[in-house]
Amino acid sequence: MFLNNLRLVNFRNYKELNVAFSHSINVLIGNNAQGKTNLLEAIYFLSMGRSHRDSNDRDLINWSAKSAVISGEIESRTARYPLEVRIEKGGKRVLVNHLTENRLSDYIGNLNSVLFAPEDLELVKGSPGVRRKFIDSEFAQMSSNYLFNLLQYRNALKDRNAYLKNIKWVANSPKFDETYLSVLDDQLIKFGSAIILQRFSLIQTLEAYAREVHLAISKIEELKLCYITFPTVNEQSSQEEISEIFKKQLLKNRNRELFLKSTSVGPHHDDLKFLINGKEVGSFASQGQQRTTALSIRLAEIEMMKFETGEYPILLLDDVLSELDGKRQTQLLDFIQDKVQTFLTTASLSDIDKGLIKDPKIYHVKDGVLIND
Ligand SMILES: Nc1ncnc2c1ncn2[C@@H]1O[C@H](COP(=O)(O)OP(=O)(O)OP(=O)(O)O)[C@@H](O)[C@H]1O
Repeated sequence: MFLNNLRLVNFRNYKELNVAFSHSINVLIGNNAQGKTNLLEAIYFLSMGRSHRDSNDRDLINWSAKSAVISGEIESRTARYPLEVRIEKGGKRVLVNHLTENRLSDYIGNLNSVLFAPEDLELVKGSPGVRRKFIDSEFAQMSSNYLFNLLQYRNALKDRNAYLKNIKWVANSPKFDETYLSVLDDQLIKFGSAIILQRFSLIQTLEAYAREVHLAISKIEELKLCYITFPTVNEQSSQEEISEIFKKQLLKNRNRELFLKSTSVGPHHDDLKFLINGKEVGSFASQGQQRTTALSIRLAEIEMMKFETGEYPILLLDDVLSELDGKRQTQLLDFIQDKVQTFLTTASLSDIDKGLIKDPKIYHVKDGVLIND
């Protein structure tokens, strides 16, 4: 899948931009605060209908304007067509082939993309919540059944926690309806065990790809992903076995949950650990190794998407090279070259050995203007 060109009107610090892209590697060079990340953000927005930053849509409109437009031509194996997003202060519209899509979910998928940004280090160093969010958003994109189970589980958890919160204590003992609580438990167990089973399988696939990529970039490191579940089960467990263990642990924790008024067991407490040569990455790895790990996970995603959809997504790499040594930079560029259309930002050209990139398109970014090298 390729993005042939991009047009921006009043997007962030771009008043008006028209640019054609290479199908291989597009390098965006510029000093700080010139608009490199803004450009990747615009491409990501065209792909996903939202920003990858924690931004409100109206923040994306140029400060002196009332609306913004992002448009571009997509080229897939079978078709070429325009995509467009119009952002106004009151909302946004997404268009495929000049026709408005009423639902964002119908729009997404026209331009698949994977973005790696400096914040991705949080995947390795951050709290378990960051990793659960990553797992859920990636797997929900790949499996509608995963998304269904996830939404049902969230509802079941919300209902159960609301009930636990409302239980009254009289003379030091909780007054509650055993039958009703066990109905709530059954819902939680049904969807929770389905999620755990799916996570085992999808994490195994992600690990296989990530391990291959990580070895290709580092040449010597073996990356492993370790899925940690609550309830404690292993990858050989069937859904029935997971359900049984889940139920037992809920019953064991019941008094504690009644006292704390919240659900203490379930995949909303799961975590994912990354190991390099057997050592935990978050605690023992260097900055460069941590960055390579996070990058390997993102690059594994592009392989998974290729497997799912038959085409590579486009790849957006925001300031990825500065933390990697020359060798890792070379292996990374070798890995993506001739495979996936890439948009790469960097503060200086000396970060990159230009000779490593076959036929690159280089743009200098200065105050919202792009100049072709
Ligand atoms: N809505 C907006 N309208 C106009 N300018 C904006 C808007 N939002 C952000 N900017 C400006 O865009 C500029 C460029 O931001 P961007 O994040 O793209 O920088 P960058 O080139 O990636 O820099 P760095 O190398 O520091 O990450 C910033 O100076 C910011 O103030």
